[in-house]
Amino acid sequence: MIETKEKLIESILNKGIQKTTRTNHIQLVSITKKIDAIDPLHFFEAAKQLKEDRTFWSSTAEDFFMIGVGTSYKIEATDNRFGETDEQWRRVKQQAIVYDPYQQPGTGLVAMGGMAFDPGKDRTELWENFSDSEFTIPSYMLTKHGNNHYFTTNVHVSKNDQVEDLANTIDENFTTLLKQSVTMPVNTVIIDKNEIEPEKWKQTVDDATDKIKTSNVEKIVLSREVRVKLNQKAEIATVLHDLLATQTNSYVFAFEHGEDCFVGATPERLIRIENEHLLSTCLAGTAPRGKTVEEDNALANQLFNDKKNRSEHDFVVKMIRKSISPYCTTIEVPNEPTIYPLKNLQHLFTPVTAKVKPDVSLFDIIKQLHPTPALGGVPRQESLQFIREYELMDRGWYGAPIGWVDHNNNGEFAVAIRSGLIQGDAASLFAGCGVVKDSDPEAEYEETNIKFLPMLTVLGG
Ligand SMILES: C=C(O[C@H]1C=CC=C(C(=O)O)[C@@H]1O)C(=O)O
Repeated sequence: MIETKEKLIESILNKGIQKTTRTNHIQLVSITKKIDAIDPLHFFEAAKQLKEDRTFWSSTAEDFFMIGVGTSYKIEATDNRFGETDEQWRRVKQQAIVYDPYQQPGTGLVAMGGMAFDPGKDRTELWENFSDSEFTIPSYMLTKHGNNHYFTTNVHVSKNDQVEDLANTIDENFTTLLKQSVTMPVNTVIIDKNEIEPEKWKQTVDDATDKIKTSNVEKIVLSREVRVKLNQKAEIATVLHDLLATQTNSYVFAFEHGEDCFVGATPERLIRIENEHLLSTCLAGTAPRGKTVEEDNALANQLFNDKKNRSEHDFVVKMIRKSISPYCTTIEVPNEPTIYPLKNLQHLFTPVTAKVKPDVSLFDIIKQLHPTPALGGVPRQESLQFIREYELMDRGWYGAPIGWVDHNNNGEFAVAIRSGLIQGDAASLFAGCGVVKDSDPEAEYEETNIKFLPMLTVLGG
């Protein structure tokens, strides 16, 4: 007998209901099916109709997209957030009924989320909708791997549920989400831009260089905020569209939490694990792009040979190698960095590859990696303490790990930079830079100005 897709979904839901009757616990059921091609941004925009939080993740270089809608389960953690998140995730995986015949990275049961840069820093009102660590198993999810598209439904069933009712709701929402006729909303214009205490920030850079000259601290990353007012409420789908169009070689992301949305296009990969192969990348050391090919090459050359940038970069390489070594068997790191070009900037770049030991979780490694010296400093604790005391803002989720993990232990996390928190018709944008002993506050200030550009441009600056 050939089982139709509908009958298959109903029989899996039925299995869930039977299990919940036996165990007396609500049961999470995850069902993945392959679907026709759909534009991920249209899916994201259509999801507005369900009036639930949306999550967007894209690795532009790989034509990989993941869009989550709603929440079927939330993993929140405060103390020991990496360990606690890992433990809860293991439990969810163990108990869930997962039907995923495709077993591709990012299909089936997936948790998407992020965390605050430093839970030790006093929280301000700006980030009140974002907790210290929050991972969501969405109710509906689109995964796109090149030309292959998958739709996952995660549903909680209890013993009194009727299979037909559940299947009908899933079917109705599927139709809503896959409606292709959605029109993209219009762009915003920035009508006011307020840099938060730039002179005081430059003074902080001076304080950091003093600290570096008079202590064992070698590097401190300092960031600052720009607050913008828009002519109308920002439409996240449009912001994402423009980031995707302009920021190649980046992860384009959005995490909606109620009325707020944390959005950005970061080039900084923290870690990827795919079938036990690990890839981490060191990205630190920055120069602008040139206006001509000659100027661009000259700037790249200068960056490659610049002692200050090379030492900023080497701190990150050394620390990543050290952090992953207890969890990996074969670690490979090239001797020299290469240049990683972005639209407005170029960075020094070193990939680190390794094989992960069995049963190591992504969260174990992220705990060791975060914050890398690209966002914290060297040594870690001392630089974090300086940031806590001197930095003029609450970083919230800026500079912290964001990403996803699936039921097969695949996953990918980036460092949330080149980003902003959009709040209706206003937004706070964030950018930072590595301060070492001979840093010049004016030059660092200019560097952060360039790092604000991707977000300023898409918001209509
Ligand atoms: C802290 C940021 O960038 C980091 C990542 C790459 C290069 C950096 C640098 O050269 O200073 C920073 O360490 C930011 O963009 O907000």
